[in-house]
Amino acid sequence: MTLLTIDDLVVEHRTPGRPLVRAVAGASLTVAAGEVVGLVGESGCGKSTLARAVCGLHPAAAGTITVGGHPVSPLGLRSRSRALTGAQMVFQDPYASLNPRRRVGAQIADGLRTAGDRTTTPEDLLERVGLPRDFAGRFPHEFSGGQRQRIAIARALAVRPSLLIGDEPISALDASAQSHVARLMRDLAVESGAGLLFISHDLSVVRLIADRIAVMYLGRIVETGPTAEVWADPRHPYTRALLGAIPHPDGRGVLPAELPGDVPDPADPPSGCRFHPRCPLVMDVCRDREPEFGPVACWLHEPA
Ligand SMILES: Nc1ncnc2c1ncn2[C@@H]1O[C@H](COP(=O)(O)OP(=O)(O)OP(=O)(O)O)[C@@H](O)[C@H]1O
Repeated sequence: MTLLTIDDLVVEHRTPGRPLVRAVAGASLTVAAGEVVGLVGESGCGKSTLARAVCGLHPAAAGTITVGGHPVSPLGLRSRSRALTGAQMVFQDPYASLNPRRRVGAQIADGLRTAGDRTTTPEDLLERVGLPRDFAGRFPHEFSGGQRQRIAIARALAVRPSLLIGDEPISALDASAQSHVARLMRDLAVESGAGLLFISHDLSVVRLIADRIAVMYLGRIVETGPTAEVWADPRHPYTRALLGAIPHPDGRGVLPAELPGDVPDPADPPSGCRFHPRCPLVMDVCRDREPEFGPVACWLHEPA
């Protein structure tokens, strides 16, 4: 069963006096029940904006989002409140996302109330995320970053989301906590039948936990596929560059050359394929026409 369907999504940021930024520019993506999808791409390519739109925290300008069978967008107030329980986000900074003045048990209890769950206790959820039950009576400042992130995960689970989203949930943690928290999110998503959309710039962790990878570039998903396949045979030149940028233990860099330049300004994207100014394999067609097909949005891989 598909839990999240994003179809041709467009999300814009409007700042007075500034050009409009189309941070998500026609992205399509699905996450199935119990599936872990890793969303990767350079900083500024629109991953957080996409995640916020899925949670109903940012309106979509066009396209559709469906979470657990309910439309999040086009956005209505009722569908928005549903979206807030349908998809739950775990943010990068566990220090900022928990209220420092409330005991953690009370914060988890808020979620249980929202879900109308009278049988589960905050202590049960703490146990599920691998923490002692008596942590419920303590305040966030008493915990390490990894423990706080586990508390944030418990709070997200309290709402019984159909989809869990981690927006760089491990990047603020110590190296030792990173893979533990990532694996925990994966295990909980699989065990509860929820899907997990895991956003991270740490490709080695994504490789460890994701069933499928979605590669985002300048507002669009340019390649999707099973993790092992994409790793063994990355097709889009951008994916190759991303994977080539991390050291392979066996010394197998797919595209060792670093990409020239930065991600272009989404307020003024290049014509044709958005990646063409940085692509080592650019062809004439790439400058003129955007490859609007999947699973590899590249003219070198146009479906027959
Ligand atoms: N509130 C905002 N107002 C204006 N522009 C924004 C806003 N939030 C994000 N942007 C712009 O939208 C684009 C996509 O940003 P977004 O944070 O979604 O990307 P990202 O891939 O999640 O990057 P990062 O990994 O750095 O968080 C960027 O160009 C960013 O500057």
